[in-house]
Amino acid sequence: MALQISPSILSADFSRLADEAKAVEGADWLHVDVMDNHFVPNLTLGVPVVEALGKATDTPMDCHLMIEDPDRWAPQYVEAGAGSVTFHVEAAAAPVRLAREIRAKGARASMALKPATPIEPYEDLLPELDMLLVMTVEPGFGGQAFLDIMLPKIRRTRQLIDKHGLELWLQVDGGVSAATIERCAEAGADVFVAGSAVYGAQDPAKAVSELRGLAEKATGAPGTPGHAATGR
Ligand SMILES: O=C(CO)[C@@H](O)[C@H](O)COP(=O)(O)O
Ligand SMILES: [Fe+2]
Repeated sequence: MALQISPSILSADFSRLADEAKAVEGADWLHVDVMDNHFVPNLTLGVPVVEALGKATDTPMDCHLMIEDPDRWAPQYVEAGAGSVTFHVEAAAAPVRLAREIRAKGARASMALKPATPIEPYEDLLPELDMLLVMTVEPGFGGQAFLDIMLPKIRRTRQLIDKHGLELWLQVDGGVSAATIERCAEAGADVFVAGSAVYGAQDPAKAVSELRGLAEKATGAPGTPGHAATGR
C-alpha cells in the first residue's frame, strides 16, 4: 500500500491558482473541491477552472465533486483533465453506472461518503471503484476540525477492502494535519487530502513531505516519490 498526499487547492489563494498548484508539485495529486451551493452550502469552481488548472500543473487532479446530479456532470470533469473523479453516493442516482462511465472515459472512479453515511450498504459496489473517500468533516468548507468519530468507519472500510482483496485506495478528507494523519494511517487510510495543513504552512511542499513522513512512520509503509501512477 503506497501512501499518497493530495493537497486541497480549496485552501490556496484563488487569485494565484496556477502558482499555488505549482507550489505542491511533489505531491501525488492535486485535490480540487467542486461545490455547487446545493449539495453543500458553498460555491467554488467548475469545469473551465479544472481545465485551466490541468494546463498549469503536471500533478494529476483528484476532483472531489460536492454537487447535485453528479451523474450528469462527473464525465465532464474527466474530459476536463481529471485523473480521478469522486462523486458523493448521497447525490448519485446510479453510482454503478456512473463509476463505469468515469472508468470508461479513462479516469479513476471514486465514491465519497459523508460522515453520517455508513459503508456497509455499499460493500457490493467496491469492486466498481478505484477509491473510496471517507469524509472526516461535514463537506463544504476547509479548515474544520477532524472528526475522530470517523476512525471506526475508516477501520471497517479497510477491513472490507482487505476481505475482498481489492486494490481500492482509501482516502480521507477533512481536518487531516500533522496532528491527525497518523491516526488515519493507522486506521487504514492510504490517500490523505490536506488543505489548510498544506496551504496554511509557510512552505507547502515541505508540509507535503512532512505529512508523508508521518503517515509512513505510522504504518511502516513507504510513500510514493510523488506523482502516483494514475492508471488503474
Ligand atoms: O472537501 C473538503 C471540504 O469539504 C476538503 O477537501 C477540504 O478542502 C479539506 O480542507 P482541510 O480540512 O484539510 O483544511
Ligand atoms: Fe475535498
